[in-house]
Amino acid sequence: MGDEDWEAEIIKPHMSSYVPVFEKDRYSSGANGDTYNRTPASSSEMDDGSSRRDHFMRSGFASGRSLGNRDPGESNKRENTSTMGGFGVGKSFGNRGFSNNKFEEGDSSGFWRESNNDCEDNQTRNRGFSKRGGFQDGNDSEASVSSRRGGRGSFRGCRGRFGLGSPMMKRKRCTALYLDLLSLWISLIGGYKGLNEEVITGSGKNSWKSEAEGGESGDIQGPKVTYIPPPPPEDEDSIFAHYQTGINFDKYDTILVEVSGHEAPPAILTFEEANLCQTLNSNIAKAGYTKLTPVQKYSIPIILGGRDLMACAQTGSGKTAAFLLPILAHMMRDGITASRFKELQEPECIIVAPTRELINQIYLEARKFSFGTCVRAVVIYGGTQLGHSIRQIVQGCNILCATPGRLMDIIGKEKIGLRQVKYLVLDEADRMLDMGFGPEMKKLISCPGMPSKEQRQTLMFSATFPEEIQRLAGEFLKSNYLFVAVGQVGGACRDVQQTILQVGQYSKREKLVEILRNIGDERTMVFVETKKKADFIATFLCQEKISTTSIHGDREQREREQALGDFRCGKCPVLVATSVAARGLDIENVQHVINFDLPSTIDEYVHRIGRTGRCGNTGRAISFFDPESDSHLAQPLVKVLSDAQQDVPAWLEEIAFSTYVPGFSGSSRGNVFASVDTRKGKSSLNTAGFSSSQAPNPVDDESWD
Ligand SMILES: Nc1ncnc2c1ncn2[C@@H]1O[C@H](COP(=O)(O)OP(=O)(O)OP(=O)(O)O)[C@@H](O)[C@H]1O
Repeated sequence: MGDEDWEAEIIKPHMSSYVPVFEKDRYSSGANGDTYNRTPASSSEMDDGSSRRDHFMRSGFASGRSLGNRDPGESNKRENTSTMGGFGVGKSFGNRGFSNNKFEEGDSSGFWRESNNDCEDNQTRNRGFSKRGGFQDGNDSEASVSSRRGGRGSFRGCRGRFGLGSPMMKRKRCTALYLDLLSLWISLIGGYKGLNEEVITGSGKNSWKSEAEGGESGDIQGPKVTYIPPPPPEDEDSIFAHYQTGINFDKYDTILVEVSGHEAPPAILTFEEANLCQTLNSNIAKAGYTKLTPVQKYSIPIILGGRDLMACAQTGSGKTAAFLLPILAHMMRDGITASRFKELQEPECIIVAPTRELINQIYLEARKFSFGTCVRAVVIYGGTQLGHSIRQIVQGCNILCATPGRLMDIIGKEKIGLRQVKYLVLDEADRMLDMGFGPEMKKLISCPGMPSKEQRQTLMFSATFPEEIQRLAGEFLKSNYLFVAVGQVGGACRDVQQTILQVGQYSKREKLVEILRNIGDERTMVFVETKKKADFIATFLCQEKISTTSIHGDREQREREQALGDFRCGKCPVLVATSVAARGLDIENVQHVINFDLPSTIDEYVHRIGRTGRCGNTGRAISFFDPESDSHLAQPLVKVLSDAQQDVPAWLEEIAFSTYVPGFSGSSRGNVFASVDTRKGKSSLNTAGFSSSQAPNPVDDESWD
């Protein structure tokens, strides 16, 4: 593809962005909605514009069909309309739960435990389906997932509505029928995918990708993505901006560390021992790092020693620098190809992560630590204009940070050659290897030119590593890889005070508002299960005059970044999110995480609550436990809570006991975290500050040998 072709991709490069702030006042005018609705179908349906419900319907239905036609003037208008932000890609959201300008009381239409969860996780979805009593098995459900954007209504049954005779289900039946018809209609009019996002058809091909990244695969025909993200900051202050380590930072030293595998190099205790070059040391200092975290103490010498590594350490404990610093040190030592324009770039390092926002964050870290060197980091991710990604790459690329779909696209377009790859990093590695991303990762390592695992260094990092995923990882790693476990693998960060409240489905909103009112302006992430519910709850909170924004996979990338920006800067202190924001995001001052809905897996829970209590700071996590839908989590929750020395409510123990599954500990189900390196090789067990102590095994119930 030539340069001109990339330019041709830019249909409306500067379509005005808008601020996705949810404010009650902005919802009240029906007239505003008119700016949104251009298709005859939707306008005939929603001409009235007087009720909020209709208004939302308008924004919902119009978005998938007509926004692509609007001119910049319209989008400007949209900036000032009530439908901004939260609803642009809310699609069918407006048709649920609102009636006569109010949420329907007791109406669960927005609050069903739908299985179209946004966690970019097929695996999770499968579990979701099976646990929720749908009448299809996981595979069938998968089929419904793959076609849901184009044909949602037809698959409603897989959520179990018609197969269950519970009183709750009966109560919902009328509304369900209405919604099913509505969904069928949406499916007939061609799905409800928004502007600049891929329209997935029923083939199911690459459906996981569409979830994860907006489906950037070149083999899918759909509207072109035109979004060009803003350039990263250039001034030194912004590049090195950081938040303070918290009061518990020094306590990291007391966490037990296990290293397994043969001939592990000793840990280092200080940055000086790492013997990094002066520029790197200066960047480390500017970043405010004075002391290594445990995962850094162990991982840095292992990576510097050229070994493959699987490292598991609690959320917020500095895993990003643990791989970036030694890679950069090697690059500086070995010399790299200085950046220059070339149609085919051959990066020395490829870093992949599951979400766009996370990979962008890693890129900014790479840029920070490589400041003042000739190492050029580039980031590419879905939801942005492909031509923009290519233009970034051809200018020079030593470290390529990418989401999997976009990476494979770019490789397919022969803009990236893999022959020079020395380092392959999988951040959130358990996620990168699961059913969702695993196939793409396998494709990556089998791409022509990709050095074999013997010839490259492969590094995997996460806070959770289920056993079955560890086993899969063997395909990517040299057999003598080292496994570092800081604390308990899959354990929650102890700096997060965890509270589990028993809250039924219909009391959740009230409870949420009560908690948020008490919290005041402190930054809070509220996790919900589905994309639609994210919009619902965000709207509801705005109605309650709580400044809220939302992030989920149905929002355009521009909106996602805007939402994150508004949350980061405190403009919207509440961010309602699906699991798309569960992993990796490092946002200053997030004091609270609320699980409005618990996730399907305990690992996801650990990641979600890890958005607070980072880097030695303390945080709070409150989770609503609905016994009707969450009892499968009782047992792993009790374990996570007790391992993190948190209070375990008696009622939760009771539920856990009544749902007791023998052999729970270390089970191969992804619901349960692994405790050790699955190779069960010889381990040396150390406290973080010492390299050879014979400290007691932190996971006594799991044998090593
Ligand atoms: N040695 C250090 N000294 C001070 N701050 C640090 C140090 N290492 C990392 N940090 C900071 O701690 C925060 C968390 O780091 P990071 O995002 O790498 O955590 P993580 O372990 O990858 O978390 P997650 O599991 O959620 O992805 C970042 O703001 C980072 O800059």
